This record gives sequence, C-alpha cells and structure tokens, in this order.
Amino acid sequence: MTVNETREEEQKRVYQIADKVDEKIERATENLAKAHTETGKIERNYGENTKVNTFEVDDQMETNASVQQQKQLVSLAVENENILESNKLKLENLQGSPYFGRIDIVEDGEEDTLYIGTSTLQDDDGEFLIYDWRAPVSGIYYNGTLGNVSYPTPNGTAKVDLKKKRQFQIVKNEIKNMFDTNETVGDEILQSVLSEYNDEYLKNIVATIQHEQNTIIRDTKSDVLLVQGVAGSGKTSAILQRVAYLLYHSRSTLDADKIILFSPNRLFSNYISEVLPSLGERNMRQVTLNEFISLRLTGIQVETMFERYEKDERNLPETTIKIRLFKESSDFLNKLEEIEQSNKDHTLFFEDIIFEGKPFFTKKEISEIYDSKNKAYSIPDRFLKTKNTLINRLKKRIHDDRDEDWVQAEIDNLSDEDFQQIITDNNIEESTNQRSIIAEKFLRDRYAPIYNALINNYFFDPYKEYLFILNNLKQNLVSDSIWKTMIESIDQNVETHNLGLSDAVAILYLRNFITESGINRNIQHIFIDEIQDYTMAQLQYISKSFPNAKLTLLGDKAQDILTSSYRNKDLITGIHELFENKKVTTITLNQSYRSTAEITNFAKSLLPNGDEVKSFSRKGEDPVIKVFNDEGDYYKGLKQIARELNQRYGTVAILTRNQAQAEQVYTHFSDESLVTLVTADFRSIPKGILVLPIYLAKGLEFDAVIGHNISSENYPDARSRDTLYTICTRAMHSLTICAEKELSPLLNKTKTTVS
Ligand SMILES: Nc1ncnc2c1ncn2[C@@H]1O[C@H](COP(=O)(O)OP(=O)(O)OP(=O)(O)O)[C@@H](O)[C@H]1O
Repeated sequence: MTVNETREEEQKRVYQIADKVDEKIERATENLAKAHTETGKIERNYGENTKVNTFEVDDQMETNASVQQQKQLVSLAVENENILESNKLKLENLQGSPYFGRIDIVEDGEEDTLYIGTSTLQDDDGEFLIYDWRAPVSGIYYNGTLGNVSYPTPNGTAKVDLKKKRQFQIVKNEIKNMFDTNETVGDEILQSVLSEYNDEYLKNIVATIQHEQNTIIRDTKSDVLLVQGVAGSGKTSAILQRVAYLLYHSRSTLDADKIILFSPNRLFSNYISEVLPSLGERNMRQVTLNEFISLRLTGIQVETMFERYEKDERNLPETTIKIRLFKESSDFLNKLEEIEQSNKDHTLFFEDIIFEGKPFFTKKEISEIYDSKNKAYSIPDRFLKTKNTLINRLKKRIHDDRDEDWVQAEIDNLSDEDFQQIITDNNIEESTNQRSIIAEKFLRDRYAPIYNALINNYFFDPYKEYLFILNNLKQNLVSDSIWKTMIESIDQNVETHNLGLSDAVAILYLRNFITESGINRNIQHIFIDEIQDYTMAQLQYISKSFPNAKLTLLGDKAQDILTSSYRNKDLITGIHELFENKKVTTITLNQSYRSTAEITNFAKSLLPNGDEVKSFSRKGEDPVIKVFNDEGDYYKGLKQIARELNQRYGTVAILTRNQAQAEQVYTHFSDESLVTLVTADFRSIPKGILVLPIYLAKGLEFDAVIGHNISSENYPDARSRDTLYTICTRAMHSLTICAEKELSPLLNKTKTTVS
C-alpha cells in the first residue's frame, strides 16, 4: 500500500469511529435524561415519605425503615446518574480527535492492531475500537521500540512483538499528521504541539508522553517517588497524568478524594484545573501549604512563604538564618519529641474548658488528672488517659444532672411533638424510664460543646508547651540571650494571634505527637509540586499526617526562589535521609519542553551545572537584552517593548523580584488598559500584559516574558541566580531582559548581544 492509500484507509477509519462516538453520545444523552427523570421521581417520593406523620408511635418503626430505604434509593439513583454523566464526558472528549496512536503487535502468534485514545471505546459486541491510554498494553506505545517488548498484566508479564507504531494528529476528525516511528513519540508531533500559543489552562499530554515521563506516570511500586526535573520538563504535566493513571489503575479502591496535591499558589490551581476533566476524571483535592497549616491552627494568622520572602528581601540577619535552618530540620522536630518524653515530671500546659461563660473543667483539675496518671506511660498515653477521664466525668455529670430540677423543668416545657420527635430520632423504646433517657439525651445535646472541646483537645495549649520546650532545648547555634529573645518574640506573636511558618509547623507536629490527632489515614496519595520550597520539617509533618499515603515529590533545585537566600541543602540527600525506611525512587528529567531552544540555552547558561539541561529542538528568536541609561529611559523602553510584544503574543508577563517592584512597574503603566497587576489573591490569569512577582508565576508559563530590571544592583550575585533562572524559564516563545544602567553579572556567561 502506498503512503497515500494508507492515509486514506486511516482517514476512513477515523470517520467510522467518529460516527460511532456520535452515536454513543446520542445514546448516552438519552440514558442520562432518563436517569435524571428517574432520580427526580425517587427524590420526590423520598420527600413525601419523610413527611409521614411520626406522631403516632406505632408508625415510627415502619417509617424509619421506609425512610432508610428511600434514602438508599436516592443515593443509588444519584450514583447511577453520575456514572452515566462521566461516561458521556469521556465520549465527548473523544469527539473530533478519537485517538492519537496505533500499535500493531503479534501476541502468541496472533496479529492485532490497537488504537489508543484518552478513553476506551467498545463496539456493541465488545470489540475494542479504542484502548484507553492507561491500559497495560498501551504502555508499549510510550515505552517500547519496535521488536520484542513486554508489558505487565494482572497475570504476569506479557511478551509481544511490536511491529508498528503510528502517531496521529487528528483535528475535527481530519488527520493532520501521521507518522510511523520507532521512538517513544517522535519530534514532529511534539514540535507542533509545543509551538502553540499559551492557553489559560495547562493541557493534557497523553498523545506525546515521553519515555521518562511515562516512568513517573506509571510507577505503582515506590513509597516515595522523587522527581528532580529541570524547568519545563513536564513535572506538573506528569503529576496530572499520573493522577489520571492511578485513578484508572486502582479504580476499585481509589477515588479523587483520596488524593491531595500541594500546589504553590491559587493561580496554579486554576491553571491545572482542566487537565483531569479533559481525560474524563475528577480533579483531586488541592491545597497550598499555607492553607493546610492555617486550617489546622484556627484563629492564628500564619505567615505565608511569600510574606516571609518579601521580609527576607528587606533584612535577613545571620542569627535568624541559623535559627530558621535549625527549625526547618527534621532534627528539630525529633528534638521536640525527645525533650517532651524526657520531662516526665513536667505537667503539660492545659486550658480551662469554658461552658456558658464559666469554667466547666478548670486547668487545675485537668492538670491534677494528668499528674495522677502513671509516669511510666508515654506522654501521648498519659494525655489520652486524661482525656478519657474527662469524658467519663462529663458522662457522669450528665447522668447525675438528669434528675436536677432545671433539667426536669426543661423537659416539662417540651411540646408533645418535640417530645415524640426525640423518641423517634433516638429510637427510644417505650419504658418506665423514658423520661430519664430523654433527660440524658437533652443534657448530651446541651453539653455537646464540652464534648467537642474534649474530643478536639481544646483543653491542651500547644503554644505554651512549645515555648516550654524551646526554653528547655540546649542549643549552641546562637547566644542564650538571642535564643531567649526569639522565644519571647514567639510568645508576643501568639498573644497577637500571629505565627512564623517554621514555628507553626513545629507546633502542629508537637500537638499531633502529644494528642495523637491530626492524622488522616484515608488519603492514599500525596503529590507535592515545587518540592524545593519545602523544608524537611514540613515534609516530616506532612508524611506523619498522612501515614498511608504514597508520596510523589517533584521539583527543581535550580528554581529555589523562596529559600535560596539562606538555604543550601541538597534536597535529594535530605529526602533520602528522611525516608530511609521507605522505598524511595529518584527520577531525573533533563529535557526541557516549554521554551524554544534559544531560550532554554540562554537560561541554562546561568546555571553552574547548566549542561545537564537539554533544550528541545524548537527554533525561535534569540533572547534580547536591553540596557537603559536612566530610569526615565528605562520605563519608556519597557513600555514600548511590552506593547510591541503584545501585538504578537496573547500573554506578555513582566516578571519582577518582589511585589514592591511589580507595583512600581505597574504605576508606570497606569495609562494602559491592557495591563494587569497580578497579586496573590488572583484566581486566574487574564490575557494581555501582566506584571507580577516571580514567586506568583511559579509553575506557570507565558508566550513572552520580560525580566524586569536585571541590573547589577537588583541581581548582584549568585543568591539571585535561581530567581533569574526561574524568570527566564517561564517564557515559551520570547524572552527579553531589561536592565537599568548596568547589567547583572549573572548574565556574563550568556551569549546574546546587549543593546
Ligand atoms: N510530553 C509532552 N508533550 C507535550 N507537551 C509537553 C510534554 N511535556 C511537557 N510539555 C509541555 O511543556 C510545558 C512545561 O511543562 P510543565 O509545566 O509540566 O513542566 P514543569 O517541569 O512543571 O515546569 P516548571 O518546573 O518550569 O514549572 C507545558 O506547556 C507542557 O504542556
């Protein structure tokens, strides 16, 4: 068959499959409409049944059973509707571009041709028209070169002869490109995908996943999967593809609610929000580290990483660095535990439990209970025993108070209907002591806030406990007086409901340790993007909070913007040490995909080990460096460059070192309506000219980037390297560096003409 005939044949098949997809969508729409009507009917029925008169005691049991049954029917109907809706979404995702790959294999002497797309499509007789890209056999498409290859199946490894691998680019059901290849996924299609202009949302990369990325996506063996990947190497893309893969691979036990992604900021959360739905999956839960911490320390304002970075930019004394580095180590958290355990005679710091304005349990009473517990027990055990004693005392109080006059008076005041309702709701059988049982129930409701306070350990004061430990910690990093001043300043901060980031993590860790709370065993996977921003203490805290979760940690040591001013830790070694008892797999990604070869080559020349970074062979214009003589010229030039770029590109980002500089730039653009100053509160990125500090642009990409004032004053030495590198690597197609007066010495090695 000639090339043209082959293409014709393939095109014919695309049309056939497209018709099948349309037909299935039509059917799915009908089924969904039917299911929706059915759910409506059941819901209405349920509404009527719950209104059944519960006043007549004889009817109560029957009503309860019937309500339960109706409830179940409603939830089944809703679940059925959800499944139908998700199937329809998957079919819709196949519309216009039903598949992107084909493999021809010989297995056990039998020839087979398989087409690969974002989800499975079967004929009415069960024949597979499209294989899901996550199916075990589809792994061959991404991994194998032609010849003898294998893939894992539930029954062991299957061996096949891979005869052909074909890639398609199908748009609106027309084949735009078609290649036979021996590689993972050849350059041509990748070239064309990467040349596209920036979109508001990150796209899925199923059609062009590369070999190394595939290893990350399909790993199911590691406890900790650590990825060191250069800028633009597809770490974030790999996370999302991996989530989709895991949801498919473990579909009977895993759902999106059991996966959490720690993301760098809210803009990023929005930016990645479309990938999973485009693959027919629900998004996982997302949280920033600060949200995670703040949620657990209600009423306290915890300093954000960005606020701290801004403060560090202004002033970062040597002693602060020493103390901070210590507090960020896993060693520090272990010391907190050790000191706690070794102070057997110390009474934990407790708080009164206040009820209706008065102490219900005083801290003195709680301390006495704690002190009475056998000191041979561990601190968490003594704490738990104290808590149990308090709960028992509360129960006894409920029992004792039930005959009190005020309680009886409250019951007398109940209407017959309310009285009956309590009986029904609590399944209280008719008996002589019905009134006492109701009194107890009434008291349980009344004292529920106390019970909650006990369950949530509100009677323990982790802040004072932390200060106590710091006071008892022997350190030789700084002088005693500096250490004391540091403790006093935490104390004052707590008084005003403020906390530094590393103290917040330490307090949470300590509280979890003593109260054995704050642990979520349901979460099966934790993903952390931009891992270079995290400290070992934070990682230790997160991993203890989710003991059953596997960790996928992705980052780039060269993009260490937020902590490079004081930290010089080898992250990979640190993580291996922290998780020494777990199976840690490290994968390195050196190929950068985001930027043109010119931009990547320019950016990598900033790095001491830049040779490791491999640029992708996509051609573009050389980065431009512009140096201006004074401030007036500078802003005139900057505005002109931004305007010119904006004529050619959808998004032009002017990236600055910090918020103050972003604001300063923005004031010079106040006459331009197309310019937006992006702040930490933004949820999405508009088109046009954007001005933002680099830390808010973490993980994002723009068509054109302008590095603001990369001068010798603003970027004087190696400590600014990571920031500058990150700025340059946000650019997909165009990079311009602007500087006032003298260019930063960091750019000495770059091979671009300065004008
Ligand atoms: N296999 C691939 N096929 C197509 N596009 C890809 C592939 N891998 C990466 N890309 C594209 O490269 C760009 C960078 O990817 P991504 O943001 O995932 O990289 P990253 O490693 O997280 O980057 P950074 O650390 O710089 O934020 C994105 O536009 C992504 O779509």
